[in-house]
Amino acid sequence: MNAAVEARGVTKVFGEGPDAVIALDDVSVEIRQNEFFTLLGPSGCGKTTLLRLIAGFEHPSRGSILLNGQDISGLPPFKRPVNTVFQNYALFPHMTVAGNIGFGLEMLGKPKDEVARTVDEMLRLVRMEQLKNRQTSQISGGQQQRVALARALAPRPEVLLLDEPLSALDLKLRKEMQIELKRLQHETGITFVFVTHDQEEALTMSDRVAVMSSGRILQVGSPREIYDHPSERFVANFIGDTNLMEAEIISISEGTARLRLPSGTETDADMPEGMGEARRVTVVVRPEHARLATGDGEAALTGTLENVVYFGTDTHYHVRLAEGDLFTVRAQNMRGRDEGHEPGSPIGIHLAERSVQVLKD
Ligand SMILES: Nc1ncnc2c1ncn2[C@@H]1O[C@H](COP(=O)(O)OP(=O)(O)OP(=O)(O)O)[C@@H](O)[C@H]1O
Repeated sequence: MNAAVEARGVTKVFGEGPDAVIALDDVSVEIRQNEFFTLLGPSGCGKTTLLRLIAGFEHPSRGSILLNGQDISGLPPFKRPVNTVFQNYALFPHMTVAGNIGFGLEMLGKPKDEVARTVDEMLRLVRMEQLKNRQTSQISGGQQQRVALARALAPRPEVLLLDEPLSALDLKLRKEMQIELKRLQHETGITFVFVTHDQEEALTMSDRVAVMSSGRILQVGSPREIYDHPSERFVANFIGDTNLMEAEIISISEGTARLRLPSGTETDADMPEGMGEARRVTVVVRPEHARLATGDGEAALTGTLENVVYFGTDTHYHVRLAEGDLFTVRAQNMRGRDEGHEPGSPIGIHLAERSVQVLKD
């Protein structure tokens, strides 16, 4: 099956000469049919530019954009089976909810009864039947968001582009809308391409995530792959908390590296492809993949407990390793269990099997 959307070697340069900005730098990615795909990265990394290229509001300086295997680089936005939900919703304030949802369909010259039917269907889909005749200036931010979604879905695009659509909502509403968006994507079967700089949003909603930095895609994978197996330092740091250490490779066999950690402990880790003959590497360990050691024999790392931070659901232990680095261990809090570790005391850290991840850079 063809990819729903494909970028092939796409570069986008804004401006010329010394003022030129390389917004996208040789980006290639395939977004599958019926997928909730997220472009995640910090401000200015090129997420919106990639979205605008798919929509047709911008054109690539090099490379091409394909939809269902067809090169659409020459098609204007309104000829593409793609619709966009913008951050600011861009609703018509003096029109009713129904009027807003049906507007695009009327512009396309659809018959009145078809428009009315689709509007009702969309109102049901976003659960806004009760507010059909209300002006959009008289509904809440969350409700406006639903109307914007209904309007974008009404022409049944093959691909829906969403540019930080939840950023204007407060935290509680944002969480509700995250679940709602996932449901809408599932029920409509439309491919969603979602842009955010919020890593939690990306992890909770997406089938797959592309992590972007400085106009490049660094890694594409399921939320679990990206979180558990970050391939580069930037990805490891951008998503979740992480512990970084230098390690030495003793041997490599069938994709598994035998590593020596700074403490002298040896452990196995998956070796990323294309690493060549590296001998010294940087490794990461997620704080929840480690725990405080209960006996001498199981400590992979040793150090001194610097401080203990209680977060309600879990507790973070900051340990100064014998080699000088700070290492964080996260433990889930259990009812009735108080670890009772005092800052200043010597402590060992146990690492779960395969919890050490080798980075490419
Ligand atoms: N029309 C333009 N003219 C010149 N530079 C632009 C233009 N549009 C974007 N850029 C630049 O291209 C780079 C990527 O911008 P883009 O808006 O794609 O980033 P982003 O990841 O979406 O950021 P944000 O999360 O802040 O929206 C930035 O350096 C930006 O300043």
